[in-house]
Amino acid sequence: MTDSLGLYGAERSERRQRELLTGGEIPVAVYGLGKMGLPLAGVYAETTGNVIGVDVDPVVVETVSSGRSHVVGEPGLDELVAEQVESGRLEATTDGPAAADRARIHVVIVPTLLTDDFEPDLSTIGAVADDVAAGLSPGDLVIAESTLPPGTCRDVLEPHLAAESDLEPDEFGLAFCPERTSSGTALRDIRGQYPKVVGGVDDESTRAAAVVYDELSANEVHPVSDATTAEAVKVFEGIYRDVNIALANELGLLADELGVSVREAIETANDLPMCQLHDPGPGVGGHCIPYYPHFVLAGVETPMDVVRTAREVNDGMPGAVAGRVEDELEATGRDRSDASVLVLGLTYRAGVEETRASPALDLVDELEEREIAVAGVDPLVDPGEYGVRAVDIEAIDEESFDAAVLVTAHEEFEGIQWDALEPTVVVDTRDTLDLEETHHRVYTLAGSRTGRRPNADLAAETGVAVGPEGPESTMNASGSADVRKTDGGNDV
Ligand SMILES: NC(=O)C1=CN([C@@H]2O[C@H](COP(=O)(O)OP(=O)(O)OC[C@H]3O[C@@H](n4cnc5c(N)ncnc54)[C@H](O)[C@@H]3O)[C@@H](O)[C@H]2O)C=CC1
Ligand SMILES: CC(=O)N[C@@H]1[C@@H](OP(=O)(O)OP(=O)(O)OC[C@H]2O[C@@H](n3ccc(=O)[nH]c3=O)[C@H](O)[C@@H]2O)O[C@H](C(=O)O)[C@@H](O)[C@@H]1O
Repeated sequence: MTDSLGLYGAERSERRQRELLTGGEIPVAVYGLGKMGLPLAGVYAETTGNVIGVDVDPVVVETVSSGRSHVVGEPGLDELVAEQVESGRLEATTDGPAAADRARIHVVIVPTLLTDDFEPDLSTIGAVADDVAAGLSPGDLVIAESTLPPGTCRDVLEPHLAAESDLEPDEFGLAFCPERTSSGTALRDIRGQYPKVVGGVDDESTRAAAVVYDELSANEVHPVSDATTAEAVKVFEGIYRDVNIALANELGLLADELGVSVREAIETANDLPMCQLHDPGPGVGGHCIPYYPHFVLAGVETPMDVVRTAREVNDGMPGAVAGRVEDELEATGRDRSDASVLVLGLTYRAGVEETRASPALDLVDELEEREIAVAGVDPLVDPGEYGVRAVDIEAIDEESFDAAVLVTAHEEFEGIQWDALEPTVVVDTRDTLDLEETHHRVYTLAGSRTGRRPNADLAAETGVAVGPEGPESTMNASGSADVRKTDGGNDV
């Protein structure tokens, strides 16, 4: 038997449930106020008017309680947090159990990371489940938005909540409703950029969660058979991306040997709607895409060779980039042991203040293993916090480097005056630099979208593409083999 505020097993009409929800009668607790949790709490507040955000970080709680956002790079979030806190529709606390006691809907969006053995780390989810259980009442609805290994709601979360709350599993609802959003477009996405998937541990949980997200999202709600299916949807979306990035990376490494721009070939192949090749890059970072495959790899008996190999290809990209930096240094006569390299961008992707699994940090390790002195520049994080000598973006031209590697194309790098820098090797892993008219020697990983081969400067001068085994002849315009050798720019 639930009281009138519980959505799970509610005896009131669905219309009345919606009125209670959007009228601020049903308190909502959101656990985790990070890059995704704070925007989510903001949208819940603008929809229901009665949200308690919970975070273990007192600085986060203090910031949000003062009406400010600590999350950068999210258009509209500062204003949303300010107006929702000012109007009393959103508050924040570090006291999870107290929030659980007040709330009737509990939304969990805390990190789901990996252990050192690449096993899913559900310790944070367990800690939040303890908080929720401390205040769980009959008729409550628990919504997991944190990405989870398929089967977690059914096999871990539901039993955990029941055991810790002394409620029977059929006294509360539990649904998995994955967060389909990316940093930089969080509010747009949460408000309804994509259909909202909901999958409950039972039909009533699915129904109740569908009511909530039908009010929260302007897009359709997509109910699926159960929570495990919903968990699989989210993880499969991430695996699709990781495998396709690995395919793009593997093809991208062919560019040197083929003497073509693979990026041009990819862009052209993607003319076909059935072909969606991704972008080659220096590796896959963030705490999502490189992690989600392990949510399946770690827990299943079924061989997952494609998924596993894709992870290996992507994890190998920082080493491949370091190898090309080494080749370029050697080709310009620099001994790597007294070479200095500047890494541009340490976060995992442009504009996002997140370094978990960042390929740039793996590249730094690879270069240092090659006895190359490395410095780093990033507008969002302090390289010094990652053991990298920091160079200020304004001071790049105050020292000369033997090479610069563009790993993360922050927009702040668009202002670099490359002509003012001493001639150097520039390795562009994102094809975002246009340095053709400069005095630098440019290597573009996988070539450029405009058709420039990776070593375009060299190939243009000598008609010789540089493959992994060193310079190789290419057919010249008349079709005859042009076999001149070079020591990296000068005919021998
Ligand atoms: N970042 C993204 O682009 C997306 C992330 N997700 C998923 O959302 C979840 C959260 O990701 P982010 O917001 O990026 O993480 P985040 O690292 O930016 O924020 C996590 C927040 O949770 C807080 N926290 C940690 N333990 C806690 C606890 N026991 N109780 C309350 N708060 C706690 C932290 O202090 C932090 O403020 C993850 O499961 C991720 O897979 C889903 C879609 C997109
Ligand atoms: C399937 C999918 O597109 N998932 C998105 C992804 O967003 P995320 O912020 O992790 O960034 P991302 O654009 O996937 O990039 C991840 C990493 O992969 C690299 N990357 C990405 C695309 C590409 O073609 N080539 C490439 O090298 C990026 O540089 C980055 O290092 O993960 C999010 C998540 O689930 O956390 C998800 O909500 C987003 O929709």
